[in-house]
Amino acid sequence: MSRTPVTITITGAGGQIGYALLFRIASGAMLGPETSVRLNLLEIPQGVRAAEGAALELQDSAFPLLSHVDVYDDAARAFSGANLGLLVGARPRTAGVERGDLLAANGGIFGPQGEAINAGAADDIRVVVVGNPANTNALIAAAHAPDVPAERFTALTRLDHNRALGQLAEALEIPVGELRQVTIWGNHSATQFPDVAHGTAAGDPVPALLAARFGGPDAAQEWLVDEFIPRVAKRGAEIIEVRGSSSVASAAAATIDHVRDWVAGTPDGWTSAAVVSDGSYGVPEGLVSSFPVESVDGAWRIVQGLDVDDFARQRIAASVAELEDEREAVRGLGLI
Ligand SMILES: NC(=O)c1ccc[n+]([C@@H]2O[C@H](COP(=O)([O-])OP(=O)(O)OC[C@H]3O[C@@H](n4cnc5c(N)ncnc54)[C@H](O)[C@@H]3O)[C@@H](O)[C@H]2O)c1
Ligand SMILES: O=C(O)C[C@H](O)C(=O)O
Repeated sequence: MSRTPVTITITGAGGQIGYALLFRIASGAMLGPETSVRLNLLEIPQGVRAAEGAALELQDSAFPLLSHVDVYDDAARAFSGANLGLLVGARPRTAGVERGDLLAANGGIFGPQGEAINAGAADDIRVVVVGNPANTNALIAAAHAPDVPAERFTALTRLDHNRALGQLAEALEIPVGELRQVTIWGNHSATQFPDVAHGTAAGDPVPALLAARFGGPDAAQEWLVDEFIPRVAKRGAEIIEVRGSSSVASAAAATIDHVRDWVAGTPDGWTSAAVVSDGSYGVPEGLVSSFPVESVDGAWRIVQGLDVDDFARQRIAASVAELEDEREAVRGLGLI
């Protein structure tokens, strides 16, 4: 076991996703059974008691990998020495609200947290933003951390990726673990583009399997456009409607998947993550947009050289246009 614990700062740790995350992290599900962890829980004053309660329960769980738990209501102290930042703390949306509506309400959280990361986090800090609107919140945080390489700031689209896998596995009546090379492009919002064009299932091309399942390529495309893409893209709203509040356990599981693969690598091929664009696939440089990514030596790399047909190009462009609008909006609000 590594003797020096990895310091992980979790914001919004007293909230729903925080509660679902903490115990899995402390059990070793995120960084593996050899890595001990130190947890810094950041909350606003009203959330501190809930975070303290979670800390008591962590102690009561006697996780051998858990070295320390501290609760803070001050970002500078919470991010001091952090190797990983899981930026969850933000107001979730409720029924009828789009994620973009949260820009003004939540955007103000991420500038000060970016500054705290810039000032005091460890040199190897890696950040994943979960709080919505996640992509643009990551952009804000990165903009306030000029000394941290931009590629260390990411936003979560792994939940969308996992949702796409779940829907495909059901449609094809195959185990979800057989699926590879599915991509979420763009924003973690209803404009995202879940793309199966390069997907495989146990090595067979997904488009051919869908054509066989639905009675031809045209019928398969109809299913993709009318059922699959909107179901995945609007799954967050579906969960809110059915559960009465936004997704929690699946969001925590996706966060664990994102960080685990970022740190340990992606031996099974690519996954999806929102990373700072380097201009690949025509996505303007600097936007935090979801791409097909592999993790190599602890860094996300955008998978290059994929054929993107006209349909995909249009869908990606629509989601990227929304990200540009969000960037303009936060500029207008003085957040970047
Ligand atoms: N990216 C995704 O895939 C995804 C999935 C699900 C939920 N979310 C988002 O995650 C966020 C959290 O969801 P939740 O269900 O845990 O909400 P929640 O309301 O249960 O918890 C949020 C917590 O954040 C805390 N908080 C607010 N401002 C803070 C700040 N400045 N610093 C530290 N903590 C702060 C609150 O006190 C609260 O305890 C929401 O924005 C939600 O929309 C994202
Ligand atoms: O949809 C939401 O508001 C919550 C979250 O982003 C989700 O995708 O479940």
